[in-house]
Amino acid sequence: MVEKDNWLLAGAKQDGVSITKEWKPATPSLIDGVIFQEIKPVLTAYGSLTEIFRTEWVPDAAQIGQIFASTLEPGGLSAWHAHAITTDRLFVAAGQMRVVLYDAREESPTFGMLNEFKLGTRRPGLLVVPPRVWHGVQNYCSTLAILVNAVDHAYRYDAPDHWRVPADSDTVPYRFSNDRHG
Ligand SMILES: Cc1cn([C@H]2C[C@H](O)[C@@H](COP(=O)(O)OP(=O)(O)O[C@H]3O[C@@H](C)C(=O)[C@@H](O)[C@H]3O)O2)c(=O)[nH]c1=O
Repeated sequence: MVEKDNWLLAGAKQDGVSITKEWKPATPSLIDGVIFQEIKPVLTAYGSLTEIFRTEWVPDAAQIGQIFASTLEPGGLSAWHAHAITTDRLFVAAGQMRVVLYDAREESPTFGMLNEFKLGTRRPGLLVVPPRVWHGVQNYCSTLAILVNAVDHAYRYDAPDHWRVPADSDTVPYRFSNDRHG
């Protein structure tokens, strides 16, 4: 018997491919220079152990100049940032964060591209953000979130390598929302 389509509601759209059989997001390509290293926690008799950073995960075994942690309260938003020479290596050690990247480098092959990631304890990973790629982070959950950043160049108190535009700047084609919808 041929199934009728009379159950479809007006405007219904069929889902596209969103995940591979290895449960990896079937997302478009990454912004040039961005690396996402998925990390699987090791379960122990007392809890778990999760590696955060290995030089073999990043190209040319780049250095670590400093490691710092930022906390974001539930709903907290820190956007948009960019660095001229500093590479951020972001790891969410507690809670969940949305991390959005925007490539405004006109010479980049991925100029204009946005990447959105959800990082945290539910799916640990290290996100490498190259210099000059704009980024913003949001704690989209209801518990405190902790972001660890293993940067290659330590923070310079006298001349921070840190540029900002407001989270609602029209120069970045993205708006963070607090909605939780499909
Ligand atoms: C990075 C850093 C900041 N600070 C000071 C500067 C400032 O007064 C205060 C807050 O620093 P920031 O404004 O840089 O913090 P924030 O705006 O949360 O930015 C940080 O968040 C993540 C998402 C990033 O992308 C990084 O660039 C990092 O700078 O802490 C230090 O004392 N040492 C440091 O190593």
